[in-house]
Amino acid sequence: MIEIKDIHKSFGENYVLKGISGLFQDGRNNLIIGGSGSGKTTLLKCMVGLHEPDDGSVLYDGRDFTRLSNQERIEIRKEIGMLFQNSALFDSMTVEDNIMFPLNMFTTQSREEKLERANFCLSRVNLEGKNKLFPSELSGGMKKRVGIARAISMQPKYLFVDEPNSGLDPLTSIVIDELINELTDEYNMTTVVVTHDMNSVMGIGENILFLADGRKEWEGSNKEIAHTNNPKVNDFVFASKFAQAAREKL
Ligand SMILES: Nc1ncnc2c1ncn2[C@@H]1O[C@H](COP(=O)(O)OP(=O)(O)OP(=O)(O)O)[C@@H](O)[C@H]1O
Repeated sequence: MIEIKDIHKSFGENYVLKGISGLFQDGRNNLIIGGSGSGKTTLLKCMVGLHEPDDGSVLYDGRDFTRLSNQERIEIRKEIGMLFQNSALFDSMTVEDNIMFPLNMFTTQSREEKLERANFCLSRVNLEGKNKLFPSELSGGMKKRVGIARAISMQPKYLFVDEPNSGLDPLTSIVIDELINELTDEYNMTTVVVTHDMNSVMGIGENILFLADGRKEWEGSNKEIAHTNNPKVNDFVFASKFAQAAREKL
C-alpha cells in the first residue's frame, strides 16, 4: 500500500499541488485522472522521487520515502517499476538489453539469469522472440509492451504508469490496459496509472483520484464515477456527446 499525505509542490510561482492525500491499495489499479495541467504527472513524479515535494510525505508500506536519504531510497526504488510517457526505451539498445537494464543496475545476477528473466517478461507481454529488435523497429503498442516488460523485470511491488494509452488506437489501448490489470492482479502490485483515457477509467478504474487545480476533487471507483453529482467530474468524464448519450443508458 502507498499512502500520500498532504503533498504540496510549486515550480517557482506556479503552485501545482495544493495538499493532496490518498491511499493506493495493493493488488488494485489506482488511477489518477484530471484535466491537462491539473498536476497528475507532477504527483506521480513526487511519489517516485523524480520531484521532491515541498511538503507532505509518501509512505511505501509505512516507510516514509520522503524522509530517506538517496542511499536509503535505493531499497524502495528496487521495488518500483515505472513506465513513463513515450515508453522511454533506450533507442540504441535492443529489446532484450532494455529489459535487462534494471537488472544490470540493481542486481548481481549472472547474464544467463538476467536473460532468463528478460525472456520470461517478454513472453508475459506476448513478445517472445523479439529480443534482438531495436525500438525503432517496433510499433507504438509493442514499445509500450516492452516498457511494461522492463517495468516488471524486477518483480516490483509498486508499478507507476504515466499515460499508457497515449498514441495508441482504441483496441491496442484495451490490450495494454488488460495487461496492466492482469499483472497487477497476478503480482498483487500497487499500481498507479495517470490517464485521460475514458475507456481505461471505465475498464480498469478500481480506485480513481480526480485532480482539479492541484487538489483532490473526487475519489471513487469506476462504478461510482458514472453516477456522481460532482459537476467538475461530470464535465470531465462526460465531455463528449457520445459519452453523454452513453450515460443516459447507464
Ligand atoms: N519540471 C517542471 N518545471 C516547471 N513547471 C512544471 C514542471 N513540470 C510540470 N510543471 C507545471 O506543472 C503544472 C502541472 O503539470 P503536469 O504535467 O503535472 O500536469 P498533468 O495534469 O499531468 O497534465 P497533462 O494531462 O497535460 O499531461 C503545469 O502548469 C506545468 O507547466
